[in-house]
Amino acid sequence: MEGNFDFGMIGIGVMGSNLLLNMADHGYAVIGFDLKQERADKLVEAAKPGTTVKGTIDIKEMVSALKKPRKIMMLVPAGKPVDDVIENLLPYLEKGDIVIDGGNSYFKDTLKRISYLQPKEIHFFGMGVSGGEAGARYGPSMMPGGDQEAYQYLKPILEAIAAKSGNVPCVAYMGNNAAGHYVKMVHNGIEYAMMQMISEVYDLLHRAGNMDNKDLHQLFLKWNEGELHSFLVEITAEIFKTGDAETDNPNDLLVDMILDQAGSKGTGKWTSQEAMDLPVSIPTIDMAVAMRDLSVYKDQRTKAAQIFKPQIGTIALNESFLTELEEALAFCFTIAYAQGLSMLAKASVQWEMNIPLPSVIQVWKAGCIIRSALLGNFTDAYQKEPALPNLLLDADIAILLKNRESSIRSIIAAAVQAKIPVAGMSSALAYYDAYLSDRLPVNLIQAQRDFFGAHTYKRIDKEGVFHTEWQQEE
Ligand SMILES: NC(=O)C1=CN([C@@H]2O[C@H](COP(=O)(O)OP(=O)(O)OC[C@H]3O[C@@H](n4cnc5c(N)ncnc54)[C@H](OP(=O)(O)O)[C@@H]3O)[C@@H](O)[C@H]2O)C=CC1
Ligand SMILES: O=C(CO)[C@H](O)[C@H](O)COP(=O)(O)O
Repeated sequence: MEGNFDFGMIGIGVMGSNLLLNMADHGYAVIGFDLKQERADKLVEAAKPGTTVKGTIDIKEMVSALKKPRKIMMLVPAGKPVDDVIENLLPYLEKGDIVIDGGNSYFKDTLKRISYLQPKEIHFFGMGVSGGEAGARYGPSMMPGGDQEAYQYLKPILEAIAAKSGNVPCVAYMGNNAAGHYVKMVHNGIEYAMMQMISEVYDLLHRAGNMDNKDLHQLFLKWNEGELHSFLVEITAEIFKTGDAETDNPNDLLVDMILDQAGSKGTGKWTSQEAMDLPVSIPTIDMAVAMRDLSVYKDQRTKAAQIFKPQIGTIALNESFLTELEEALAFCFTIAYAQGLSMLAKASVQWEMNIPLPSVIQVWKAGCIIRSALLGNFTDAYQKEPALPNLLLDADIAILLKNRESSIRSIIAAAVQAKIPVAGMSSALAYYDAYLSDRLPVNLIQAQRDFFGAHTYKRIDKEGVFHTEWQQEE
């Protein structure tokens, strides 16, 4: 049976309902399914007059209402709910239908689901969606991956609802099989790194520089007008002026009342784990995950603070320090992007995903959490060399980084002296220094490995594999 609706959504919570309403605003007839009638009713109530939006708790009704090939997206929590939805849908699907998982699913689960559905001739797409609630409603960044031929059926609707950078939609085909979820995973890894380094800058300004929330708000507002222009800097400025509705004092800000233990749902950790498996070096993302993990040990940190009583140093916040800090953060953001993109370049080959890096840059330019003006600097680099293994190998990016190098060095030195932990930013500088070293000290590591374990080593002057009896018998 074929109906008149263009698109179906399973899971009409925060993301699903907003994405569907966005489609309806662009003239598509849409139908949403959820387990609860109240969600279905709420969806219809939220629709604009003149749009075609239906809600149902009957999955068969939803599938029957759709034009063929059917286009059905699910936005349900990652893991078992995705498999449950697939099983519930299967009896009603036909060859050629398209099912999209728009949640933050682990890409290896997506690979399994593609293999499961391929023999049934159902096209399964893993699609990263970024931009949160507002993005979903008014223009998200979307990262779909899967069967390239089937993508033609999704392209018009996804391009209509996507955020636009200039006039170009922030959605593009991200490659074969699980490429969409892989790109979104790495997006989130970069997100972790950027958030970590913004929090380090806050710590430096607040604890060592004694800057109050009002000035922090003004500073982040100003930075958002310059090269740090980005979603995360913009929302950080907002956070530093948001009051606390729970207390009577109008001067209390919510940020000061929030417990310093960071949550995480797993995408940052997956990025680090996958990077180690490839292997590719992304220490700033690793450090961001590690710092969230360390934050959870609040009781131990409190005890340690009582034992060590660290004396936080003072930093004079003059104009030149603040300019250096702005440049240092731009340097570190660039390194975080470079690490994530280098991972995509390697994974694209290793997993045979054919990820188009120039399209990744375009898709991240608007709508998503890691959008920033800095991404504009990367377009040329990937147009010149689409499979560029590392951004640091581009001559223009090298100039950008070199021009900010002295700033990051002074900031790290000041932070270390003041006892403010800047693990993310330090790792970005160390990665830069290591990547630029044509000789790393791992010749010594190789010697040690061979010394204690006969693991062998290679030489710089001739081919072959060597082992030495390091300890002569007396
Ligand atoms: N929120 C965000 O900013 C972002 C979220 N995401 C990802 O999008 C996905 C959805 O997130 P979000 O919209 O925030 O989550 P919500 O919890 O708001 O919505 C999830 C919806 O899925 C429904 N659901 C759960 N299990 C099933 C099932 N077996 N069959 C049908 N419906 C089901 C839930 O119904 P019920 O309430 O009845 O259980 C709910 O309506 C997640 O993977 C998330 O990681 C991605 C980008 C940003
Ligand atoms: O995908 C997202 C944004 O891009 C989600 O907001 C994600 O859940 C954030 O990750 P975490 O909860 O681990 O901080």
